Amino acid sequence: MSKLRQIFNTSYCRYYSQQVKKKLPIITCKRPEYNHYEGQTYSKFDGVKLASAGWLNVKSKGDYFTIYGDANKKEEKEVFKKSFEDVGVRPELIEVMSGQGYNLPTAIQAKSIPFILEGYNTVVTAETGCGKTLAYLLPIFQHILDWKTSVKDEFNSPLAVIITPSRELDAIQSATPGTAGRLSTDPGQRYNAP
Ligand SMILES: Nc1ncnc2c1ncn2[C@@H]1O[C@H](COP(=O)(O)OP(=O)(O)OP(=O)(O)O)[C@@H](O)[C@H]1O
Repeated sequence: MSKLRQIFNTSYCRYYSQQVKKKLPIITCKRPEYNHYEGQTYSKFDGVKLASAGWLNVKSKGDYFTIYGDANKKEEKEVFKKSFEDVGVRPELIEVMSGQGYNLPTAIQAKSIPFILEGYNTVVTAETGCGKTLAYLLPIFQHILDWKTSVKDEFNSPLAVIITPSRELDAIQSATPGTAGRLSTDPGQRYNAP
């Protein structure tokens, strides 16, 4: 092996061992260049590099990878401990929620509600059925309740607009706020805070 190659290999290994120390691994492989870390981003041109991609080759015998499925568990546990009050939801809304049997925010709600309440533009992505709808509807209701106290005149315009990509989703969004507010029959999907 040439000297240049040795140097390259050394710095290459050092680079990957530094990555291991810095970030929480999600998948570790025999060859660290195939490791995946929490928060890692991928080039849309290169795609996701997988150790198993070369497993049809006989030389891959003995290769392996390990998945750390509970890598985020610690953070999730802390998030789950939070109450609606902890994430900044007003007592009136908490009362309505608990009347419907919703006593604790889901993890995605605990993460996103504080940001939306603070007025940040927020993109929320999570697996289906984990409570994304209320994650944005609750802060919307709260903002509306706050605005109403500070504005004297009656509003004569929509206070929130929800755009859905399909009729099916539209129906789901319409059903959910029934828990926390009154849904008007207006085809413009206007939600009235309680
Ligand atoms: N904090 C909570 N406590 C208990 N149940 C909840 C809570 N938040 C939402 N739910 C219920 O969980 C179910 C799924 O919620 P929701 O439809 O909002 O999920 P979603 O993430 O928006 O799903 P999708 O990606 O399919 O739109 C609903 O029945 C909803 O009423």
